[in-house]
Amino acid sequence: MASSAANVAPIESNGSKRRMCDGGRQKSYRFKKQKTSKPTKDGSNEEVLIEDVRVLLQKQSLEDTPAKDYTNGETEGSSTATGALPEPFSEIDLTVSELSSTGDGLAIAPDTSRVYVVPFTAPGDTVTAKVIKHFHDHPYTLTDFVKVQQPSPHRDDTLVQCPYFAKCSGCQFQMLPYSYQLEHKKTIVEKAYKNFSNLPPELIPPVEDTIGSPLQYGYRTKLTPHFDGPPGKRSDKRKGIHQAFTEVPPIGFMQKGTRRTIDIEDCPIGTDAVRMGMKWERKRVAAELSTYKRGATLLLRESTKRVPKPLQDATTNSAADESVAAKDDVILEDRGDYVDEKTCVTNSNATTTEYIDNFVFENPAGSFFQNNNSILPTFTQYIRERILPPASTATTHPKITNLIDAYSGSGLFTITLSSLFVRSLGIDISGPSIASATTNAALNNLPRDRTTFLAADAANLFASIDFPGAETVVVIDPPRKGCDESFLRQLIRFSPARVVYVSCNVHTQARDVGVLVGGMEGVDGGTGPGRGVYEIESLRGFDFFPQTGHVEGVAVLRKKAEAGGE
Ligand SMILES: C[S@@+](CC[C@H](N)C(=O)[O-])C[C@H]1O[C@@H](n2cnc3c(N)ncnc32)[C@H](O)[C@@H]1O
Repeated sequence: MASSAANVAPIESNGSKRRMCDGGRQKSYRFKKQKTSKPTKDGSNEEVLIEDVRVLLQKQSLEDTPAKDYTNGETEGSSTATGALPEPFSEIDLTVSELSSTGDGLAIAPDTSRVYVVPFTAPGDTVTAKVIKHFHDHPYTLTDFVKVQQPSPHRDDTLVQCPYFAKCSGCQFQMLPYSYQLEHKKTIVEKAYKNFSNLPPELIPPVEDTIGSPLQYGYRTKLTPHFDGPPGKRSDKRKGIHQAFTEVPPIGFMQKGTRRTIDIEDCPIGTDAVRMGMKWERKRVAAELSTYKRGATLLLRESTKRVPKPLQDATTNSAADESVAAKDDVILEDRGDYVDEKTCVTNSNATTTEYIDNFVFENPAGSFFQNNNSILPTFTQYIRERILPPASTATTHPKITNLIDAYSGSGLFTITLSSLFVRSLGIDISGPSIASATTNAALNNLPRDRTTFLAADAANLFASIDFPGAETVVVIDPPRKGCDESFLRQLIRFSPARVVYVSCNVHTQARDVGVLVGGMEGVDGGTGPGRGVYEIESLRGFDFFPQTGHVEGVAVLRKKAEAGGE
């Protein structure tokens, strides 16, 4: 629940040197013209931020003077940029008007058309921020958060659980009630489809409410703290000459807005096992410091051993409790009929084990696996419920019996969906992940003759398919950059009955879904609203990353009836 302005103490970001100036408008600062940056169409943070800045200024111009146009980058903000702007490292007071899709507050400085990006703030906050960098090509300025002057009704600083919050770059939202975080993440999905899909609004269905994570802290099964190398000249380091460490360096995560690592002894979004591992690894690095010449990244990955309880009465002094009696390197979780023993693995080649309901997954510790285990039962159940057509349409069309799991990793979808399909084919570019997928298929008793995995680029998938698209559903779960054109082109030609697109970057997901729904030049009659053969059945976010600005998107697409679909 948000607290009232009265009972929230202003918080100040650590280490900021305060130097007030009057709204940043009294000094004129001229800066060198920056190189024109290349147009980016990659769903990067920068691109997403630029889009949010453009839309915010456009909204403001409609409210103020409808004649202004901020859509082409050459804005009043840009011309103002060459005039009176606050000097870098000066401080400026701002009122935040909205949260960007990158998790930062956006504020328009009074009487200007320039947007200030202020991390760790909420809409309605009046804050002091330190100017870091003005951009010339786009009318926005990056700042550091310094202090809350007047808190937003949405802010509740009593919720903050980490002493490094507002300094560490890991979390953005600890001061926001969880329901507010979920609402905001729904708007991220909405804005992504509005601004990145290139589709008209009538082809985008209402985005459903974001599904929350059962654990909002203590959920991350993998963390990778790091430390920098000893000081020394860059030229020496390039020649391989490294000084020895004279003291234990900060071990932790990046300070927001810098390339500096800050010392963090504990991270409350990690699971108990990962937090335990973080303590030991810090001690180990300190003890073995003389063996390090450079900085390093430490791997902390949870692994689970599931131990059945004996059949005897668990309330008596049972042998089960002794068999898993607490050791100082194991976290025990009682799961009714069995106990989960959680340990922290630090060797990237070691095997880790994870359970989702009763499915078991093994993985090399250094390879990809979704790192919020608490939400995976709900998430995989949701995909199971949506992957096939609703019962009312299923009887009138060819039965879907085949699953293609593109970007399969170690087989999360193939394995959790296997009971719905006769044949499944998973493909991933990572050899170790495909080796794990094959092992996992066996561990979960998937019939060998019905499950195939390929270690290859996803775009090579279509050459090896010998079943019809009309009887197939394709799950796509690519990395943040999304799918490449060759993959999408072949997917449209293969023409599966349904596509379920899962992504940790809803902007590249919206871009790719826009191609499947809007059509692709030379494949299905060219582009144009609704020229593609797919339509969006549903869109929804899942909060895999509480306290942060990230959201996982699930888009379900079906082939249009006139293209032979449901
Ligand atoms: C977000 S992960 C998804 C993995 C899996 N679906 C899961 O949920 O565990 C993306 C996967 O794409 C794989 N990948 C990246 N580029 C690829 C490509 N060009 N072709 C096939 N797989 C690729 C990575 O190895 C990684 O396993």
